[in-house]
Amino acid sequence: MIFHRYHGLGNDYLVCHQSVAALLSNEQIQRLCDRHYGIGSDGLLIDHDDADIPSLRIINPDGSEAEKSGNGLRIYARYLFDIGRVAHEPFQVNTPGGQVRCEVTEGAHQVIVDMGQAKFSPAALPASVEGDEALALPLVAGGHNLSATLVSMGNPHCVIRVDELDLELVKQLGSEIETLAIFPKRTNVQFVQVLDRNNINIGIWERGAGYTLASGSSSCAAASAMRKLALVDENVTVHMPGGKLAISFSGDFQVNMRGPVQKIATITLDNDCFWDMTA
Ligand SMILES: N[C@H](CCC[C@H](N)C(=O)O)C(=O)O
Repeated sequence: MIFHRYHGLGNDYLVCHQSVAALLSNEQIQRLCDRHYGIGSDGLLIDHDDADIPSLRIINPDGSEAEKSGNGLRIYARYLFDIGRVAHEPFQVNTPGGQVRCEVTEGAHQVIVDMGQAKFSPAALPASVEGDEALALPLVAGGHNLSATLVSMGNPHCVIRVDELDLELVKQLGSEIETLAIFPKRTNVQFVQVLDRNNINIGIWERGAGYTLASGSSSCAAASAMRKLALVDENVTVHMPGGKLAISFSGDFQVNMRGPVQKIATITLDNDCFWDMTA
């Protein structure tokens, strides 16, 4: 079985064709993503090419399925370019969280994705919170009093503004916030420090993946939340431990994301990887 390993700012994914994924149980996909017993990855991207528009499924390392992934979409777009399915023209990709427009720029190391519209209705995440918006939702986690802005990019995000970003606090509180009862499908979590009207610094705890070095949909959600709070302008650079993404807004919170993708390896998996797993 062939897997293609890419990363976007250190948020790494394995890509495979649907015919390969069909041979794997959910437990085997989790094993694939394990950094000691498998290849290691922040998730698996499954290429469904049986429709006239390329379709992407995103499986988190815990086996859960995500509606959208920003770094995953940039990686998938580059994968389609590498296998010759697309060139430099813009093209549509279907995800469970909606159809998006992708473009692989000259040199193939930068990819642009129109990530769709940021939505602020708690029901869009979903979150069991009253009202049409939750822009300053009081939350308590680990004894800390927090204020959250809820955003959907097709996948759910709980964005928490802080004066000073502390990545250890992200790792300490992320799991508790991810699994709060108000999030029936759990949530991605971002802690955000606004540096100025065109730069924010974020720490990320991903639903189903934990702490990651970068996240495209998290970058879009965090920038959208800060724009909704009138704290940033229409062009925002999102700084993360793995690097930075360029986010820009048009219309009613239509979000555009531009950032790098690198291919790491093409890997042939040995079936012995699953030898110790029950049949
Ligand atoms: N774990 C996320 C999906 C991947 C998001 C992240 N890797 C990105 O680049 O957007 C979720 O369950 O919604």
